[in-house]
Amino acid sequence: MMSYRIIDGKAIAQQVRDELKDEVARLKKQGIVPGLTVILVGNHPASESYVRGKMRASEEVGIRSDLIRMNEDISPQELLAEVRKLNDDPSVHGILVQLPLPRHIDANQVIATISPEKDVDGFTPVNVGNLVIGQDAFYPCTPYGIMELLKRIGISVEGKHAVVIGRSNIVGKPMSILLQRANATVTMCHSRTIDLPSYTKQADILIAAVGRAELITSEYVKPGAVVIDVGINRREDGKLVGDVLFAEVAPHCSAITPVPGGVGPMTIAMLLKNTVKSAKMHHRSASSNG
Ligand SMILES: NC(=O)C1=CN([C@@H]2O[C@H](COP(=O)(O)OP(=O)(O)OC[C@H]3O[C@@H](n4cnc5c(N)ncnc54)[C@H](OP(=O)(O)O)[C@@H]3O)[C@@H](O)[C@H]2O)C=CC1
Ligand SMILES: Nc1nc(=O)c2c([nH]1)NC[C@@H]1CN(c3ccc(C(=O)N[C@@H](CCC(=O)O)C(=O)O)cc3)C=[N+]21
Ligand SMILES: [Mg+2]
Repeated sequence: MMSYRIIDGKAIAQQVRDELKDEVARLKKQGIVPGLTVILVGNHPASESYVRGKMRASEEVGIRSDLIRMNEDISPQELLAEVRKLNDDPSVHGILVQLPLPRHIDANQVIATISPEKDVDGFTPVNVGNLVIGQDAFYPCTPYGIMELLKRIGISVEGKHAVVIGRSNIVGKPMSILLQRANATVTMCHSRTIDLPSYTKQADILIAAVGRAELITSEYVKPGAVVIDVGINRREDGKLVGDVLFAEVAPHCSAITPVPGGVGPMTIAMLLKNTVKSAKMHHRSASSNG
């Protein structure tokens, strides 16, 4: 038992949004209105709720946001045509296709069709490649938000052992790359890892991006570790919980993110940051091209 800090992602995301609000106001004086378009296929309740959160946050900072709804049974060709149309629309700086997509649509093909310059999720092959080789890119919002959280509360990852559980393209994999770029020593764990706690117990910084409610108990955590809980799970009793059994684990940590109010709000804040960055880049290239 030690004293621990609950990392207030909600408050830090608000800080980021306040900064963006000022920046957007300055851009508007130059005639630039950042624009984000979200494509939502179908009407899965969780996706509906995330998309609402993104639109609300955009409006708050002054980003114009549009939602394109498409039917669950739309053809891949129709969706690709919509993406291409947005690629060609100069008033659109960010394109986000909400995942998951229906099974009959190849998500990788859709993502690869998004112009890398408008890929504010950081999911296209060009942005993933630039992330890996250490170039500037749009970084995936969840890992980017986690790095920003750590930075803003003064936790350095340099030289530390970071253990990431989960290797998805949207969270675990890019998380491991950003941590390496910040000079952490990184271990990746996943569903085939034999004896998961033997690895996680060695983590100075533990990132759980699994999608299993309260999997991580105190036996998985080294005393004094920093624990970042990415998971968003609906428990059987209807409660929203993370991948970490918070009440048990928190007293063993030096710092821990709660669910809700931890990583989730930062994900959205970084989406807005990427959209503003895109608007600035488009403006610059538009003016330099005459
Ligand atoms: N807060 C936020 O902003 C966000 C939250 N999320 C949430 O984060 C969680 C993860 O999301 P996402 O990465 O998309 O999920 P995926 O389902 O795509 O990936 C889950 C990963 O966890 C691994 N895994 C599954 N079970 C175990 C286990 N028992 N032990 C160890 N590893 C395991 C899988 O391994 P394998 O590769 O072998 O299958 C996989 O790599 C979800 O709860 C999601 O809702 C997601 C995005 C943003
Ligand atoms: N193209 C694409 N980009 C994404 O970034 C993307 C996606 N698809 N599909 C789904 C996942 C999930 N995701 C979340 C974002 C915010 C919260 C969030 O704000 N959560 C709140 C609580 C939300 C609630 O109460 O349900 C919190 O943790 O405090 C959660 C999850 C983005 N994703
Ligand atoms: Mg997935």
